[in-house]
Amino acid sequence: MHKEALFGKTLDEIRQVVLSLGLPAYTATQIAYWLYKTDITTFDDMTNVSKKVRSLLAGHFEFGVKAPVKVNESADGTKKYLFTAGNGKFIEAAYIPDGKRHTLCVSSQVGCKMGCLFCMTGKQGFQGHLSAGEILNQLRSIPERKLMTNIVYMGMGEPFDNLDAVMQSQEILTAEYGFAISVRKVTVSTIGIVPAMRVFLEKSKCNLAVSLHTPFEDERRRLMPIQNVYPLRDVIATIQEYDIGRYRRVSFEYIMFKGVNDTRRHVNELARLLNKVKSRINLIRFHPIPGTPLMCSDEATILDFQQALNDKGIVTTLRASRGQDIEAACGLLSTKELVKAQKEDF
Ligand SMILES: C[S@@+](CC[C@H](N)C(=O)[O-])C[C@H]1O[C@@H](n2cnc3c(N)ncnc32)[C@H](O)[C@@H]1O
Ligand code: SF4
Repeated sequence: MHKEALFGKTLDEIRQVVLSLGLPAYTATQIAYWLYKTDITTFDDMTNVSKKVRSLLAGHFEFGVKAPVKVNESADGTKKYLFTAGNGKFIEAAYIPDGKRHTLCVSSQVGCKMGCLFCMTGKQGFQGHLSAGEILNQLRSIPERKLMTNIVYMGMGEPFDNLDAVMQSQEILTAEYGFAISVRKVTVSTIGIVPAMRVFLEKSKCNLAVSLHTPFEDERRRLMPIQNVYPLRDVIATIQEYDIGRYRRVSFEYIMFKGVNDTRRHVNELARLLNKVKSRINLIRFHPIPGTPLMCSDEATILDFQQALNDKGIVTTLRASRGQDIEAACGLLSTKELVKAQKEDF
C-alpha cells in the first residue's frame, strides 16, 4: 500500500491528520518539530511522542525524507546533489557556499515544459511535478542544511508551473514551526507565467526573479517560447501593479549570449523598459550545453554591459560562475544520470 508522506505537510495539515487519528491536538506541534527542526528520518526517533502514536503514524504514513543518491563537489566548494524522483527520474540541488552566505538552489519539477533554447532541463522535457515535501527534502536531507542562509528556486523546472507545491514549500520554509528562514532570503525564479506570478505577488512575501534575457520581444520568442503566451510587456506591467515594498526584491535575470543580447542596443532598450520598475538586473554567464550554437559573451563585453547598465541607473550585478567543473548548467548532471539509467534499462 502506498503511504502518503508526512514530511511536506503544513502545521494545519498535520493538525488535521492528528485529529483524524483521534490524537490530542498538541501532538501536531511535536510532529512538526521533529519533521522540520531535527534530522531524524523515522517515526521511531520521535522520542517525546508515545510508542503508540509513533506506530499509529507509521501505519498510515511514510516519514517522507530521502538522502541524495550522489554528490559531486567542485574545487570551489559548490556541491551538486542528485536525488531520485521516482521511476528512474532525477532532480538536482546545488549548494553554493560564499563566505558567510550559504545558498541552496532547489528544483521544483522533474524536467520542464518550457523548452528554453539554452537550458538543459528544458531539453529533458517535462517528467513530473515535485511535491512540497520533495522540494523541501533537498534542504532537509543534505549535511549543510543547518548552514543554509538563502534558498533560491532556480534549479530544475518552472516553479510557477507547479504553484501549489511551491507555495506550500515556501510556507514551511519560512514559518516559525518550519525551517524559519526569513522571507527576505528566499527567491523564486520564473520564466514569467503571469497568472501564477500574480498569486505569488499577492500571497507570498518572498523575492521574485524573472528570467528576461533580452528586452526585444522577437528575440525573446526565439530563446523562450513562453514569450508567445505571456509576452514580456505583460510580465513587467503585472509587476508594476504591485507595491513591492521596501524589503522585497524583484530582479531580472539576464544570461549573456555572445552576439545575441550583449550590445548597446540591448542596454538602451533595457533602460527604457525597466525605467519605472523597482528592480535590479542580475547578469549570468551562459553555461554551455550540448546541442546549441549559443555561446557566452566574452568577459570584457560582460563587464562593459554591466557598467553601461549601471551608468543608466539600473543596479546591475554579475553572478559568479560556480561549480564549472561539476556540470554547472542546471540539468546537466540529472541528464547524465537519466541517460545512464535509460541505457541500463536496455
Ligand atoms: C533553470 S532556471 C529555473 C527557474 C525558472 N524556470 C526560470 O527559468 O527562471 C534558473 C535560471 O537558470 C537560467 N539558465 C538556464 N540554463 C542556463 C545555462 N545553460 N546557463 C546559464 N543560466 C541558465 C535560467 O534562464 C534561469 O534564469
Ligand atoms: S530556463 Fe527555466 S523555464 Fe526555461 S526550460 Fe529551463 S527550467 Fe524551464
